[in-house]
Amino acid sequence: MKGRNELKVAVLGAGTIGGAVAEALAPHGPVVATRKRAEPNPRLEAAGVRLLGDNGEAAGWADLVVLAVKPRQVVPVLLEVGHACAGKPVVSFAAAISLEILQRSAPQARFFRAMTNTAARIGQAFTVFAPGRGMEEGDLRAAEGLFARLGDWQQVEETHLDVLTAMAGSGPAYIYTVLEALILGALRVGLPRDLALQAAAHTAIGAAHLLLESGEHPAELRDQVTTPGGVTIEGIYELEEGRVRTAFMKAVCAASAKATELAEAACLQAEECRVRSLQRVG
Ligand SMILES: NC(=O)C1=CN([C@@H]2O[C@H](COP(=O)(O)OP(=O)(O)OC[C@H]3O[C@@H](n4cnc5c(N)ncnc54)[C@H](OP(=O)(O)O)[C@@H]3O)[C@@H](O)[C@H]2O)C=CC1
Ligand SMILES: O=C(O)[C@@H]1CCC=N1
Repeated sequence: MKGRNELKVAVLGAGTIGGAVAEALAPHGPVVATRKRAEPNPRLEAAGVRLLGDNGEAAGWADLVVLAVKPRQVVPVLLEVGHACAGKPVVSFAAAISLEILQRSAPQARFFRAMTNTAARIGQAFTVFAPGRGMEEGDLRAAEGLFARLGDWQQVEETHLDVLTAMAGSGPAYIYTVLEALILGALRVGLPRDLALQAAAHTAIGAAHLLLESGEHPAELRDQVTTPGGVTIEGIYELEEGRVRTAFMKAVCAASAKATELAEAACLQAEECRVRSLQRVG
């Protein structure tokens, strides 16, 4: 494989995540992208991304293919473009679609299964990935170069990907729920809207940085804020009455269970697609 700067990248499915990936990569090398509806996209075009109407043409042109369609579209798209991905690394960002399904749908390609989040749009995502079978020299470097454009990244065992989808992939939605609630609380007491938003967002950023940089457990850091008989403990007491920690634990468990359910449905769908394509050939 060539170094990342010379790689031609095709993003199949330039929606929320595919569009973010295409925008992040375009300043550093040639990128084409596809969508279902062939409509102009001023934002992607301004970023230097060339839009193509045909997945096969895009994949055939590229050195590295990124798959960012919805999970249900992954198998049909791979059956459509498998031949054009032959001998190439393909990075799939689809939730719940296992390396086994990816590899069975396009056996000639070499797959990475990855999960990122919407902060990829500003290069602040946390991306996790697992490589599949038969990687060639340079594949890992090329994929890591791509993930680095999106933010921090880490290689993990594939068995962790469903729960990481529920935690790091879905995570921004939980954090926004918390931030929105903090803002609403401050509005209720009368803080101006903009000040409430700035205070909530910067407090979250600072708390996350301190957690990573101090190496201390969240419980220790929380204790440092909580003055005996002070202000914070009144807020914490209300949160505990609202069983907030249980609610968040249940959220991650429920989302993780849904990822497993989607994975099972994807196996059935892959088998149906395979049978239909064999019938067409026969
Ligand atoms: N949203 C998120 O926070 C995250 C999502 N993911 C995963 O990323 C994937 C995409 O999700 P998301 O970006 O939210 O979804 P979007 O609906 O925003 O994007 C999907 C894109 O795929 C395009 N598309 C549909 N069918 C085809 C096709 N046959 N060929 C080419 N393009 C096609 C759609 O085109 P059109 O715009 O014309 O409809 C759309 O642009 C999913 O698998 C999801 O699990 C991963 C991490 C986080
Ligand atoms: O909700 C979803 O299915 C996708 C996967 C992670 C974030 N969004």
